[in-house]
Amino acid sequence: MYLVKEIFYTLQGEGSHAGRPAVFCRFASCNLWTGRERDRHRAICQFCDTDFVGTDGPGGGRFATDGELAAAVAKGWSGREHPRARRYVVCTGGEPLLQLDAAAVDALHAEGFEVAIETNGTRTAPPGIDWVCVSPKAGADLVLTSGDDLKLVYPQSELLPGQVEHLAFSRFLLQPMDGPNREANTAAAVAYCLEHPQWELSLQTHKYLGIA
Ligand SMILES: C[S@@+](CC[C@H](N)C(=O)[O-])C[C@H]1O[C@@H](n2cnc3c(N)ncnc32)[C@H](O)[C@@H]1O
Ligand SMILES: Nc1nc2[nH]cc(C(=O)O)c2c(=O)[nH]1
Ligand code: SF4
Ligand SMILES: [Mg+2]
Repeated sequence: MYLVKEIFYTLQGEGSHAGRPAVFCRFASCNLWTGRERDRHRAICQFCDTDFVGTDGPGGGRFATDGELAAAVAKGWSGREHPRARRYVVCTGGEPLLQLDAAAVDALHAEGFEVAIETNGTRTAPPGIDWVCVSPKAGADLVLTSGDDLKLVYPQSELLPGQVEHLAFSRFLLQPMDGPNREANTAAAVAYCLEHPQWELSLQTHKYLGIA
């Protein structure tokens, strides 16, 4: 059984694939926060910008098999078919690696999707995922230490860029922490990248555009 909060079609807003049309499959639940506001102050991850509780969002639900999950994702794709544009799904959450397994990845491939994931990196990934973005969190043990994008939400006082910059990722991105200090955090991230050119800026462009 796969529990999914919502499935929606939009542009990837963040990271190396920003601007690419994708189906987002947001899995319910996370291991670093219950998702309840009353628990936020004692969560390991306290800055989360997402509602991932339950299965009641658009396109969400309880999918009994990998095939049903993949069919629901395929239903979410509303782009035209084109030989140069593979269907793209971003598995996120919540924490997708609490649920995404090899069978689900295979089923998504069978529906013609290239499969990406956004994960906090605290769980190992099943084989076959085409693009891996890890966003490490202060206070959470990192087990996924290689991948495509390492996208660090910045600043986190207990997790400095220098602590993860040796890991085996293709790109190192700083994403300003959204919240009451977004403007100051953005300025600080810009300054950090200018001084440390291994790091590049990732903006949450969907929020500036006012799209999902
Ligand atoms: C909601 S998380 C879901 C995936 C996974 N649990 C994770 O943390 O990577 C999706 C992305 O949003 C980022 N994010 C969450 N809250 C944020 C915030 N307040 N400001 C900027 N990025 C944030 C996460 O770090 C992650 O890269
Ligand atoms: N447009 C858009 N892009 C995104 N990239 C990662 C997201 C996420 O919540 O994981 C996200 C999201 O929620 N919306
Ligand atoms: S790990 Fe990801 S989903 Fe979980 S609380 Fe943090 S940002 Fe939100
Ligand atoms: Mg988001």
